[in-house]
Amino acid sequence: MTRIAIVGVAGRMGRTLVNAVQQDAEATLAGGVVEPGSSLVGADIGELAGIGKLGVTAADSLGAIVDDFDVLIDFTAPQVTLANLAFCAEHGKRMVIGTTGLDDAELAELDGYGDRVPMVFAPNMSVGVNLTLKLLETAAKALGDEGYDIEVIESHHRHKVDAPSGTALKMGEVMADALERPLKEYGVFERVGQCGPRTDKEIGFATVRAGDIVGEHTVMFATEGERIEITHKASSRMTFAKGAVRAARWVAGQGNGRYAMQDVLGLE
Ligand SMILES: NC(=O)C1=CN([C@@H]2O[C@H](COP(=O)(O)OP(=O)(O)OC[C@H]3O[C@@H](n4cnc5c(N)ncnc54)[C@H](OP(=O)(O)O)[C@@H]3O)[C@@H](O)[C@H]2O)C=CC1
Ligand SMILES: O=C(O)C1=N[C@H](C(=O)O)C[C@H](O)C1
Repeated sequence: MTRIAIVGVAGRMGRTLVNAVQQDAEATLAGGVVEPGSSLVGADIGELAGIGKLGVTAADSLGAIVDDFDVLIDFTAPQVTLANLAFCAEHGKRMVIGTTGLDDAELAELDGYGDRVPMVFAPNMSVGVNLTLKLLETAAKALGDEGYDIEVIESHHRHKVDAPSGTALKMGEVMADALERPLKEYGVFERVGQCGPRTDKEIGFATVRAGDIVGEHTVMFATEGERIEITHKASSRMTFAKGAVRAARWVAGQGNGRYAMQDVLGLE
């Protein structure tokens, strides 16, 4: 039985994760943490998640539940996640990290914990997106140097704070690696005004933020006369949460290292 704690337990993903852990026969909900000072400290995390009392209350720090859990699932914000990694390194805990929007310095800091913490870090925990990444690698290799323009379009709910989505960036990276076109050089993240025509090798990104869209990603390979589109649409956050719980069970048996969902799913 994997003892799982969830940080950010009152958030959109936090509440969905409570549901997902409860539904998993090989995992147990060992604790939940909300922001220090939150009015929700002490609330039953089952009630927060809308599934009734579970007898587990929201703590205001990881220190308060340190002896209760083995794996921490964190879908919060970059600086919160890094602070939690430091805690897990110090206390011999494992982590599943779904937080997106880390900048280069924050990613380097996260990487630095790879030799001290067994962690799964992935911008999208759904099986479908991770399979899509393999499809994109294949499509980019076949089409990218044959005159097909590559564009990534992502849509999310109006509350999302980072752009492009972590998933869109990961899709871009996978194709950039397959084509040996570094994303820092070939990624185009903004087109406005007299920006000139498209260059052949750029990988373009476009972002939509609207309403309650859970998460949609389309990659377009377009040339004169035809267009291929590979699309993934998430219609429920449960797809991410179930993936995260699967990752937590998997990482419970791993040594130190930074792993991806591809490792968890055996897709590498
Ligand atoms: N990898 C994946 O599959 C997925 C990744 N994500 C990513 O997960 C992250 C969270 O998304 P979402 O759930 O929609 O966002 P929310 O804003 O709904 O949730 C984040 C939660 O973290 C809490 N929080 C902030 N600081 C702390 C702290 N110091 N200690 C404890 N809790 C804290 C917030 O509390 P408060 O509201 O009080 O500030 C909030 O409840 C984003 O980066 C998103 O992109 C989302 C879906 C899937
Ligand atoms: O913030 C979200 O909601 C999501 N974030 C992730 C991302 O940035 O890719 C994954 C998913 O699409 C939902």
